[in-house]
Amino acid sequence: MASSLARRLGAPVTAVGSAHVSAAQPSKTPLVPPDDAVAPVRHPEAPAPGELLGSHYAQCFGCGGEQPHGLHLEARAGEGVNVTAEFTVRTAHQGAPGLAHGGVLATALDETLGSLGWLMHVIAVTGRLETEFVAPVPVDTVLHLDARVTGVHGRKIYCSATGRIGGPEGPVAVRADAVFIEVKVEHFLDNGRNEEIQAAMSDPDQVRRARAFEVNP
Ligand SMILES: CCCCCCCCCCCCCCCC(=O)SCCNC(=O)CCNC(=O)[C@H](O)C(C)(C)COP(=O)(O)OP(=O)(O)OC[C@H]1O[C@@H](n2cnc3c(N)ncnc32)[C@H](O)[C@@H]1OP(=O)(O)O
Repeated sequence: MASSLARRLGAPVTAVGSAHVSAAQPSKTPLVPPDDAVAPVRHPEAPAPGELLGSHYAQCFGCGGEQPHGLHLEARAGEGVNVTAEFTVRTAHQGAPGLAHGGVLATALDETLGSLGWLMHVIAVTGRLETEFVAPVPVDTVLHLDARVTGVHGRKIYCSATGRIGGPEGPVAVRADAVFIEVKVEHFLDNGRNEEIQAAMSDPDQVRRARAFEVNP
């Protein structure tokens, strides 16, 4: 049977869906895996340890190479279900004079955590993200990020990240715990704005990247 992405190729996207938008209750999902969570499994075709993961979408604010306003984060595969990344704080990222904005740091953590999906061949979006700002981060600092999956429970992927300054073994300046939720490619096709979806689907590189996630044996 044709893949869902293949079925959608060439078919105009007619509406922005709202399947996931509801009068949701505040999430009660804890940020630590439950006792019956399972260990994450590194996909046999996951990028090799040390390999650059690349951007999942060229216009992504976190990792997109064609996004002029973005963070241009580049993550590398770790040996397990973990990734590392570096993010340099620029003047455009300030909150207070000479210091990084906390929301920008949270985005860097979120993006690093988001790239863990490459290693499991799972598409997942952030459900909950809790950040802790341990120390101020000055402009020009290189933040050394490290993220790992701590457990999987159904579609819920529990993960944590740290951002260190002064080197990969330096003191922790920021950290985060998160729950990502596995979704299918339809999540984006049904909810994204038509203009960008059509452009993405016309880009063979983008389609190849999305297809890489559709087979998850
Ligand atoms: C051509 C195009 C190609 C594109 C190729 C892109 C490829 C790769 C993209 C990667 C991108 C990453 C980029 C960086 C990370 C973001 O920035 S992602 C963007 C920010 N996040 C979002 O926009 C998510 C918005 N929220 C939603 O869409 C929906 O609420 C969700 C998360 C999909 C969940 O909705 P749902 O599928 O209806 O979930 P539901 O069945 O109710 O719940 C399933 C389970 O998850 C739990 N859960 C649901 N919501 C939450 C929540 N918010 N918190 C905690 N737990 C939750 C439920 O309690 C339930 O648990 P169990 O009962 O099974 O124990």
